[in-house]
Amino acid sequence: MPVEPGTRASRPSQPRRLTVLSGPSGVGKSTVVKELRRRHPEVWLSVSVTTRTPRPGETDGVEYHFVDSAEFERLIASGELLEWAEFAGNRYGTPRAPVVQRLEAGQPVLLEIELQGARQVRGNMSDAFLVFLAPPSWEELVRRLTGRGTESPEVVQRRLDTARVELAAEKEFDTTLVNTSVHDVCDELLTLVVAP
Ligand SMILES: Nc1ncnc2c1ncn2[C@@H]1O[C@H](COP(=O)(O)OP(=O)(O)OP(=O)(O)O)[C@@H](O)[C@H]1O
Ligand SMILES: Nc1nc2c(ncn2[C@@H]2O[C@H](COP(=O)(O)O)[C@@H](O)[C@H]2O)c(=O)[nH]1
Repeated sequence: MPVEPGTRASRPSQPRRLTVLSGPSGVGKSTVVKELRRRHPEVWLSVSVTTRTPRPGETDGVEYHFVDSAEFERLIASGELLEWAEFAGNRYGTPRAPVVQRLEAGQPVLLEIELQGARQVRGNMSDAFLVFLAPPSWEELVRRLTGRGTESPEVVQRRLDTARVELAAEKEFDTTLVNTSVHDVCDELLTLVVAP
């Protein structure tokens, strides 16, 4: 089960600020990140590439760079992705160059990615700080994912099956934040993202 925020680790002092936010589908990662960036636009959020079809209201280049499978294969082959993973039938990856540029410029960088990608970042970027966003309860996670209304019942079930695996991996992360209140979690996340 989730632990209270801030109980496991505080952020070490470091000049490069790469923070990874991960957690099960529907826990509220995008909602929290959107609020954080509304309040602190200086935090740079990586825009991932994906083979997923855009949801209503999503714009290419804003939520994601939407690409076909051939282009995703090309990005993998050319080493242009910092990490990538297959999730619930689609592929997702982080373009490497913009992340490196922002880190070199000293800007706080945030990645919102799933577990397999977080593990790759852990392996490749020793300075990265990994934050697990946990739901207040399993029932609330189901309610949020279902209530969002963006996936078919089959895809919701697939994402919930994966969520059980992701929840079991919580201890791999540097700290856990429980998303009971978007406002409160946003404050907690900010202290980690911009920590001196
Ligand atoms: N603290 C919260 N309390 C209640 N509802 C929330 C909270 N945080 C997020 N939600 C709602 O939960 C739903 C899922 O949130 P969101 O899309 O941000 O999740 P996510 O973790 O980014 O999901 P995915 O990994 O599938 O992209 C949304 O409808 C959102 O409004
Ligand atoms: N490993 C990566 N995971 C990513 C990336 N971008 C997003 N994601 C995660 O995928 C799932 C599903 O996202 P959705 O938009 O289809 O709901 C979610 O956990 C995202 O955080 C990425 O570049 N790499």
